[in-house]
Amino acid sequence: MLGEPAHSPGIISGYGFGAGCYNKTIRLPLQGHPLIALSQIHKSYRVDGRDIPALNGIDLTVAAGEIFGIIGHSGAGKSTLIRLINLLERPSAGSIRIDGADITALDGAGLRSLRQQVGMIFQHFNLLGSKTVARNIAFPLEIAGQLGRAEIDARVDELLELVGLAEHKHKYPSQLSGGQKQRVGIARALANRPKVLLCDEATSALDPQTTQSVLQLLAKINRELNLTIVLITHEMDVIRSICDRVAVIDGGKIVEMGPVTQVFLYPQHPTTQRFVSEAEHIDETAQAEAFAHVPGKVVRMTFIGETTYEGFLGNAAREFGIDFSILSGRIERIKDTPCGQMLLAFTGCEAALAAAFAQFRSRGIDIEELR
Ligand SMILES: Nc1ncnc2c1ncn2[C@@H]1O[C@H](COP(=O)(O)OP(=O)(O)OP(=O)(O)O)[C@@H](O)[C@H]1O
Repeated sequence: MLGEPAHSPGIISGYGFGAGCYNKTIRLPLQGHPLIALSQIHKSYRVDGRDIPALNGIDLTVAAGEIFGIIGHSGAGKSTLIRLINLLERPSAGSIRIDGADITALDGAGLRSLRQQVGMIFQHFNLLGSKTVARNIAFPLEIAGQLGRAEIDARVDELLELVGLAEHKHKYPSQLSGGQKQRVGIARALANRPKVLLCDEATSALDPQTTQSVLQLLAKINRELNLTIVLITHEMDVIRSICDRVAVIDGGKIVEMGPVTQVFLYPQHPTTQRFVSEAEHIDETAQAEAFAHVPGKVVRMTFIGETTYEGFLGNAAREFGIDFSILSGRIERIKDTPCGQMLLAFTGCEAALAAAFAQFRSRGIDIEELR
């Protein structure tokens, strides 16, 4: 795949967790053909006669139909990166292709056409306060000038239904909640039937419950319209809720990239590990201290998919005559995939433990022996 030179299409290799590293190679189906391809992108801003680098050699491919998340701390380069995809910023070097066509040199009519193909929503919604909800949504259609009044009105009604705002059609933005404003932003961004929706910290100004409802709307739009979505965020929860793949950006570089389940369960780079620890409220040092006195063999077990809900621990205890205690654990869904990670202390004779661990591994459960 373009932009991921270290890996073949859909293959992740060498993922590990913490200091102990698994040598895993997991094959995953690609969702669609490469729709967005950034190759060796550099971007500097000129400030007081000096070039300040913001992005340093970004290679990135987004497949058609996926929700791709970009996460990073403040100043990492997320906004710069996403704004390059619709040329709100232009790269200093490198190429950006959408559906195979290089967009970097576009201007005039080409640029207007690009902006119709690549819709965008913003953290602070950017609605026109003097226009009603319906007129805000109609605005990009009026600018495009391809539809008559009746067609525009019909399209606006369709979009209002899609985002669940039909009864608010004649209200002004000041009469709406934050979540409703963002729904207007989404409807407006979809008006011209774009191929891609860019989301620039789209839920950062919303409370957690509203954030979830807007994220679920984005997931529904992705599913029903097969719309490719690229979002930037500083919150791992946003990535976990709806993204298929994620790139972690730090200091203008991508430091880790892969399917969200992999990145969550086997974070490699220290920046990713910090994001995951914060999201999961894991403090590895505190855990190690707390469990220092616990007898037995301490292991970390990781499971993905339907194994998550199987009674493999009880079965193994009965079959091999071993015992276990759960020290900590989490079972969750990452997007639509059930998965979990647990710290356990096993007691029993060496041979029985080895046989039990072999059985776990044969069922696709990863086991890392920590002590
Ligand atoms: N218009 C600009 N002029 C000069 N420097 C800029 C400009 N925009 C961004 N930068 C600088 O580029 C770097 C990356 O900024 P960017 O806004 O892309 O990061 P970010 O990850 O989106 O951060 P945040 O989450 O705080 O918005 C930062 O050092 C920032 O100061």
